[in-house]
Amino acid sequence: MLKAKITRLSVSDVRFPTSLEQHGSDAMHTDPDYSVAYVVIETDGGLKGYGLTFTLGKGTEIVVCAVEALSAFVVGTCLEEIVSDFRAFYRLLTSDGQMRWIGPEKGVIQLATAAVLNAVWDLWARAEGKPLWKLLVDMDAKKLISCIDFRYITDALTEQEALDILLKGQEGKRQREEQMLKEGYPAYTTSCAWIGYPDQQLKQLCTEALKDGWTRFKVKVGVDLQDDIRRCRLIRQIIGPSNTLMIDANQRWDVGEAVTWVTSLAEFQPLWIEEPTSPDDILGHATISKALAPLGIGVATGEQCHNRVMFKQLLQASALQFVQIDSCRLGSVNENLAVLLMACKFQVPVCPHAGGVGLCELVQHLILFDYISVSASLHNRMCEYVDHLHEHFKSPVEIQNAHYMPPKDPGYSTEMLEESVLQHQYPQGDVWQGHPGC
Ligand SMILES: C[C@H](O)[C@@H](O)[C@@H](O)[C@H](O)C(=O)O
Ligand SMILES: [Mg+2]
Repeated sequence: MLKAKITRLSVSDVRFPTSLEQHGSDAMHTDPDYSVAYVVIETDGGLKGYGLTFTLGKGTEIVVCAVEALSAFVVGTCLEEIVSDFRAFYRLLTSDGQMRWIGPEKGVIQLATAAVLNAVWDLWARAEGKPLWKLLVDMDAKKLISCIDFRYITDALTEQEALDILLKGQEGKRQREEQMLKEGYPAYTTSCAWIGYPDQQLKQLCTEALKDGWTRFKVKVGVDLQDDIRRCRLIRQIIGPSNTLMIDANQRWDVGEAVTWVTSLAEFQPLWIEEPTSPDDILGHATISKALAPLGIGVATGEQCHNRVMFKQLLQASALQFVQIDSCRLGSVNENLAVLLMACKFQVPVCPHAGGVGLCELVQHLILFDYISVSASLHNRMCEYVDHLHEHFKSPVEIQNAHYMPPKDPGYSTEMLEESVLQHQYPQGDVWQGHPGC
C-alpha cells in the first residue's frame, strides 16, 4: 500500500449556506458560510486519501487555486517516499522558492498546505489500516519527530527535548488509551450562543444542551457590551454557578478595550476570553493575560495562529493560558505535532479549536494523541464541539455524554459523502441554484 503512486489530486470548492440562519456568526464574521477546499488524492493501487481545510464562503476559491498550485509536488510521488522523510516533504511544500513569497507558512498558502497534507495523512492512516490518532499513538517516537520541521523553534524546543517528552509519554500510555476508548475526551459546546442567535434561541439551546449532559459552554461576545452582559447573565442563570463558561470575541478589540470589556464581564466568571485582539499581536495578548490574571480569567487563542513560530512566541511571552490548535490553520499534523510538544514543555493546556466543516472530525485525532502520548493530563483541557454539518461525513464524530469517542475507521475522518460534495459544490451544486449572490 505504501508503495502506491499518487496519480491525481483534485480539489473542490464546497460551501454550506450557514449564514442564512446565523450559525457560526461572531463579532467579526457576521455572515459565515461554512466551507471547505476539499482534496482527494488518488493512487494507482486504488486507495484514496481525503483532505480539507476550513474556510468561509468567498475565500474558498482562492484556497482552491493555492491547492492546485501545490498539487504538482504530490502527483507522481509515492506515499512511502513522502513518509520516509516527511519533514523534507513538509519543507518542499512550504519552502518553494517562488510560492513561499505569498506566505511563508501563513495565510492562504498555509491553509492549502494543510488541505493537501491532511489528505496525505489520511492516506497514510488508511494504508496502515488505523484511525489517525492510533497511527500517531503507535508510531515510534523518532519517526514522529522526523515529521516535524524544527526550523525556527529550536530556541524553544529542541529535537532532543521533543523526543524526551515522547519517551516520558510512554509511561501509562496503554491505560490512557483504554480510558479514552471507554470514556472519550471531554468536550465543550459552542452551538448554543452564536452572536446572531436571539435570546429565546439561546435559552432553548442551552437548556437542551444541559439535558444532554453538557457542562461547558462558550458564548460569542464583542459587538455591544450591554448585549454581552445580558447574554452572559442569561446563560449563567441557566447553567448555574458550577458549570463552565467561556467567552469569545473573535479579535474584535484593541488591547486596552479588551481589558476593560472583559473586566465588565468578570462577574460571570468566564474561564477564558478567546481571541480578544488581533491574532498576530503577541505582546498585546501578553498584556491582556497579565491584566486579567487577577480576575481568574485566562486568554485563549490559536484558531487563526498560522504557524508554530507564532505559537512559540505566544508561549515564550506567557501571552496565552490555553493553546487552541487548529487542524487546518496550521500546516497539517506535522505542524500540530510541533505545537503540542511545545505546549507540553511550557505546561500550557491545549484546548483545540473545532466546529466549522470537519474541524471536529479532524482535531479529535490530534487531541487524543496529545492526551495518550504527550500531555497525559486532562486538567483544564477540553476540545471544542459544534453541532453542525457532521452528517456530510463518512465517519462523523461520535459524542457521548459530552465526550468525543475515539474514531475507529481507518484514516483522518476527512472523507465527505459524495452526494454532499456534489450538492454543495459552488456554484454548480443544487444547494446554490437560485441562491442570492450565486
Ligand atoms: C466563524 C466561526 O464560526 C468562528 O466564529 C468560530 O470558529 C469560533 O471562533 C469558535 O471558536 O468556534
Ligand atoms: Mg473562536
